[in-house]
Amino acid sequence: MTNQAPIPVIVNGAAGKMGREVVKAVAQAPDLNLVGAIDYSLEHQDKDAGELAGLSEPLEVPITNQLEPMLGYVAGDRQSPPGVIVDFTHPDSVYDNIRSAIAYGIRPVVGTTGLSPEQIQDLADFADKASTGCLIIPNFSIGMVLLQQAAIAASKYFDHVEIIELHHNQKADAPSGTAIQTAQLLGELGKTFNPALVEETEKLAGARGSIADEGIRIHSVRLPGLIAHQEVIFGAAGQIYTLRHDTSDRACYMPGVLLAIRKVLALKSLVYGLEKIL
Ligand SMILES: NC(=O)C1=CN([C@@H]2O[C@H](COP(=O)(O)OP(=O)(O)OC[C@H]3O[C@@H](n4cnc5c(N)ncnc54)[C@H](OP(=O)(O)O)[C@@H]3O)[C@@H](O)[C@H]2O)C=CC1
Ligand SMILES: O=C(O)C1=N[C@H](C(=O)O)C[C@H](O)C1
Repeated sequence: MTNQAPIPVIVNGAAGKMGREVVKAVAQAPDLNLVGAIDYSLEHQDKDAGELAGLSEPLEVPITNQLEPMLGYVAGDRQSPPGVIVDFTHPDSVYDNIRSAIAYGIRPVVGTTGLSPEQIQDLADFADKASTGCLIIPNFSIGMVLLQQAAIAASKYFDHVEIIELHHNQKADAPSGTAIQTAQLLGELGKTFNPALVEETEKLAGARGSIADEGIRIHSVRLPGLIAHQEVIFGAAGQIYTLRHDTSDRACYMPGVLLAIRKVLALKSLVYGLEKIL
């Protein structure tokens, strides 16, 4: 055991599906201290973040929509290690949230998806200039990292691959950040996938999914009853090789989130992807 003061953690999106899980996980980690819970949801303002997350005791941390004052408060505490903000909000707000946090010297751990490659590059430049660590992790589950590594291994032997991602129907962005990252990882191998064998006509627009830069098609399914699922399907003459990951509880993301909170303090720049910090 060390005598180090606990890491101050702000959760942004604390009233959301992921935010509530993060509040619980942080509250139960002895080396972390939940100091702020931000959420724009009008319904939950001033509620105790712990009670909202289902903890039996209140944490005395109220939900507030005051992001900048909270960042300023945590940045001003010189007795504690630098603060970390965990963001599970919305694709429309995450870029501004990250910039504000870095400007205050608070390290972002970002799960929110939907950032464009240009926005990620811009944030990387900003974090570099500020010498501030920032982690953007499209998927915090270890199972997805393993699926992606297996897909990279398989792609050496298969020239044809498509991705199907399936999520709950409250999801704002499509395709999922994970599917985009998976296509990017396969694309980094410099191989051309899916050489066209016939000229295709889509009788219904979108029937063949969207094509990521790497020539890999991504198909998005949205249904109640789903949480988060992904298949990477490789095809070759006479065989199909399917990799599939299923999420049955958002608790699966928490070991990755806690690891990222602990690792981001040692970084001086932006890092993208859980596999880089395992
Ligand atoms: N990286 C990963 O492993 C994972 C990533 N995700 C991603 O995390 C994000 C959140 O997912 P999820 O928890 O399911 O979504 P939810 O909609 O359940 O939660 C988001 C919460 O953030 C609030 N919110 C919206 N905008 C802001 C803002 N500008 N500032 C503060 N709070 C805001 C929402 O309020 P209101 O409801 O009023 O809009 C809501 O309470 C998504 O992008 C999702 O794709 C999800 C799971 C795993
Ligand atoms: O919205 C979700 O639920 C999820 N979003 C992330 C994504 O877009 O990849 C991660 C996971 O798939 C769950």
